[in-house]
Parts: sequence; structure tokens; C-alpha cells
Amino acid sequence: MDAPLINIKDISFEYEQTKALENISLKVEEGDFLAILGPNGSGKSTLLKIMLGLIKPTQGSIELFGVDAKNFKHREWVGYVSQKSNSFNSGFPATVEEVVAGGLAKKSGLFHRLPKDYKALVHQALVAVGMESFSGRSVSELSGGQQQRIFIARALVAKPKVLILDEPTVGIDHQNVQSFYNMLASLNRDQNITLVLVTHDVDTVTDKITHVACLNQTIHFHGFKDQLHTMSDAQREAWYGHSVRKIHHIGGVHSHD
Ligand SMILES: Nc1ncnc2c1ncn2[C@@H]1O[C@H](COP(=O)(O)OP(=O)(O)OP(=O)(O)O)[C@@H](O)[C@H]1O
Repeated sequence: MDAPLINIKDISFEYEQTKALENISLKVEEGDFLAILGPNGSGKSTLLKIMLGLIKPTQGSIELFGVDAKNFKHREWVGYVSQKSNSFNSGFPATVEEVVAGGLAKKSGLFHRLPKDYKALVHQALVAVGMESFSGRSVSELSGGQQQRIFIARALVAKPKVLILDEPTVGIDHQNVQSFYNMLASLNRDQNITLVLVTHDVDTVTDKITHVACLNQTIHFHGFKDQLHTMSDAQREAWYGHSVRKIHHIGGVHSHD
């Protein structure tokens, strides 16, 4: 069997004053659409940063595509769309095509160079997110949801095998969140891109994902979403804490707001 795309082995992480993650082990296999769920401050963004190699765990190790992250050479296989991508500076003059092409720019001396066929690659990425008709538009004129699709196209243009997204729907209204997740599901299904997503949209995302990880400093559940009901009440409480009272029913699964 092929190695997991991401294999997190017993990692812990502490900021100066705060223990953020404790003894996390988690595998992301090819084809997974994994949602990482947890309350505010539960370590979700920290875990993504560790997957991306942006911060180093205090303890434990991580393998990417079967290779220790320290020796992993194919960073372009792991795409990232950060939480703040969609708060684009409204004065920024770049066009959609330029922003997406930025995902292809390779540093060569002082300059960034684009491959010759960059226009075709940009077009392909824009088609994948349903934004090809916006190519010449200024990014600052687009809505938050449209901008977020552009940032996903910018990550996709480098042809990642796994795409990591940190709360990509912040600022997108409810109606558009649904079509946004349909677009992600089609990337996962039709283009075989493995997805790892941090989100609070539990209700909307449940029928799109394949796997769930319930995080609160440590992993309280990880597996197929259909198995989430096997979590005990005590595990749920440990995951989401005592202060949470409201419970939604989602696809046969109880989850806290
Ligand atoms: N740069 C930092 N320096 C110190 N502490 C930090 C830093 N970033 C996060 N923390 C702390 O680490 C813990 C985990 O934070 P993290 O941002 O990973 O949580 P999160 O689950 O992504 O939260 P949210 O849902 O609110 O975005 C929190 O207690 C937070 O205050």
C-alpha cells in the first residue's frame, strides 16, 4: 500500500506560554477529504502549520509522501490557502490572471519567471474553480467568495496533490458556502486532489467530506464521517468542552455548535 500523503506521528507543540497540541497522530491518505473540527483555540491552525512545515513540532515527527518532512523536496505537491487569503487589499491592482499566475512563479535570481504555457495552466485552474470568465478582472473588484476561489486557483495552478485550506469560507454568505463546498468536492472527486480543511461549517460540509478529525489539543476522533456516532458522550464533551449546549443533528451525527 502507498504511504499516507501526510503522516503525523505523536507530535506535540507548545507556543511560549501555551500548550497547543498534545500527542497527535493522524494519517491523511490519498483521496481523503478530511475536515478538522474543533472549538476556537483548539489547535486547528497550529496543526495545519505543522503539516505545512511552517512550524516545527516540539515533539514527534511528520512524514510527507513517505519522506521525513525535513528531507521532503516536493513542497509544490502540498498547496495551501490560508485563513486570511480572502481579506484582499481592495486597492491591489492585479488581475485575476496575474494573481493565479503568481502560483507558478519560480524564483530565478532576482526575478520570478513564469513557464511558457502559463496562460493555459491559469485557464485550467480557473475552470476548476468556475472562474474562467473573470480572467481579466481586477481581483479587488470581486466578492469575498469569488476572491477565495481565485486563491484556490492560485494554489491549484501548481498542481498540488494535496490542498490544505484554513477556514476558506470566512466572509462567504450561506448561499454561496454551499456551492463553494460543491466546488471543493468536485476537486476531490474529479481531479483526485486530497483535501484537508479546517472549518466551523459543520452542517454544510458534512455531506461533502469523507473523513473527520475532532481536535481539542489532542485528537478525540479520527475516521470516516459515518463513524462519528461511535464517539461517547464523554469524548464529545472532552472535544468541545462543557460550555457548549446547542447540538445540531447532521447526517445522523450529533455535533456541537
Ligand atoms: N503565535 C502564537 N503565539 C502564542 N500562542 C498562540 C499563537 N498562535 C496560537 N496560539 C495559541 O495556541 C492555541 C491554539 O491556537 P490555534 O490558532 O491553533 O487554534 P484554532 O483552533 O485554529 O482557533 P480558531 O478556531 O479560533 O481559529 C490557542 O490557545 C492560541 O491562543
